[in-house]
Amino acid sequence: MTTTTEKIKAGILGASGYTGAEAMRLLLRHPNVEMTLLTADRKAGQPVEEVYPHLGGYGLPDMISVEDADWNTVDVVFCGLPHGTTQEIIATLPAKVKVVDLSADFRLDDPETYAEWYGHEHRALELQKDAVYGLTELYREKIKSARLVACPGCYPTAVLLSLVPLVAAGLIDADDLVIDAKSGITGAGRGLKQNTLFSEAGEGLSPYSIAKHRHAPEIEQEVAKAIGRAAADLRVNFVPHLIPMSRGELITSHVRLAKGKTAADLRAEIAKLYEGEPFVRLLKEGAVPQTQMVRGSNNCVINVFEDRIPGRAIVISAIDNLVKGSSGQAVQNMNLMFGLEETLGLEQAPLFP
Ligand SMILES: NC(=O)C1=CN([C@@H]2O[C@H](COP(=O)(O)OP(=O)(O)OC[C@H]3O[C@@H](n4cnc5c(N)ncnc54)[C@H](OP(=O)(O)O)[C@@H]3O)[C@@H](O)[C@H]2O)C=CC1
Ligand SMILES: CC(=O)N[C@@H](CCC(=O)OP(=O)(O)O)C(=O)O
Repeated sequence: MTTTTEKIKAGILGASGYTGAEAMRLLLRHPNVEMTLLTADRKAGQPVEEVYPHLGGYGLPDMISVEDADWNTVDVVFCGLPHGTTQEIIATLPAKVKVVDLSADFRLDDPETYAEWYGHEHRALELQKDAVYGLTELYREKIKSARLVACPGCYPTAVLLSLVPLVAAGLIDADDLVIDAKSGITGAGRGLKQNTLFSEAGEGLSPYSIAKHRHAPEIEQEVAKAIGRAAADLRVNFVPHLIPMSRGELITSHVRLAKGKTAADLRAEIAKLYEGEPFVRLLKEGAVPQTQMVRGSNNCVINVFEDRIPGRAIVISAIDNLVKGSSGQAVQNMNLMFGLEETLGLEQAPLFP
């Protein structure tokens, strides 16, 4: 634990990736944090300004390889690493170093589900047992005392913030969730992938991983927990789409209302749960959530609309995948883990236009 004069020393593993860059951008404005360690893989050895010119001139350390890291120089590490990599690297860290993981390595409670969706046996089950799911608004108290926080995937973040309060209150049917999700291209990471090239992703809209995306079991796990059911007994319909914009995520969920309930009841529940929350906001009745409302901020905006089909409603939420969907909520969680004001480093308003 730090004092007010002593800064938290933070390491960013995977600093040359998109979430790493966003973590650096946010932490540069954090009054209680100094970045002492930045790692990269192929870009190890490069100064930050070579990898990210927009972050030049801030005095950040050069990127080094994980093998060369001195873990005594950090109190906390943010892991913006590919799936499967974090679990190997952090298993070697001294226990005093706290971990905020942005990858999917520690999100799933059930090792079999993990192996089924990520294609290999989990290699750090001891650590996994103590990991806390990092959806801040729902797990705040547990996060405060956690050593390892597993930040949710970007899609699950926006889905769960909007739907969990409704299933938990019995206002909608957990067995009839139809989730239409759309993400900007940075959601796929900075690694060169053909489908994220401007020439191939621009001016088009592509559904992918239809009914077989690895975020479906993550969503099922958390929805099931909210209603005291086994994840294996619950199935959601989840279809993600790649949108030609750099960042942002929009979720449109089609839901069945519990008998006698209306869209107004759903709005009232969301308003009640998130009253006083710094980053989650129910919009005024009829106002349409848009990615343009949250760009560059840690905010999540939500609204509920009546469907023309009786007994159904439409719930829409929007986040910035690189902020609330990853590095922003990671900083929010780090603040809690170190007993700091939750909003530190995250107060910036959205960027518009
Ligand atoms: N992008 C997003 O919107 C979100 C991403 N996430 C998750 O966060 C994690 C990071 O994502 P993102 O930043 O987009 O990914 P990127 O592909 O942009 O970056 C990956 C980073 O990991 C480094 N790296 C790659 N392989 C290794 C290795 N074997 N050992 C050490 N370092 C390695 C890369 O280094 P180098 O550049 O030198 O190769 C780079 O710094 C992923 O698990 C992702 O799924 C979670 C929520 C949202
Ligand atoms: C557009 C795009 O490709 N998005 C990524 C999700 C990124 C993310 O949040 O998820 P993880 O941390 O679980 O990787 C995908 O669909 O795999």
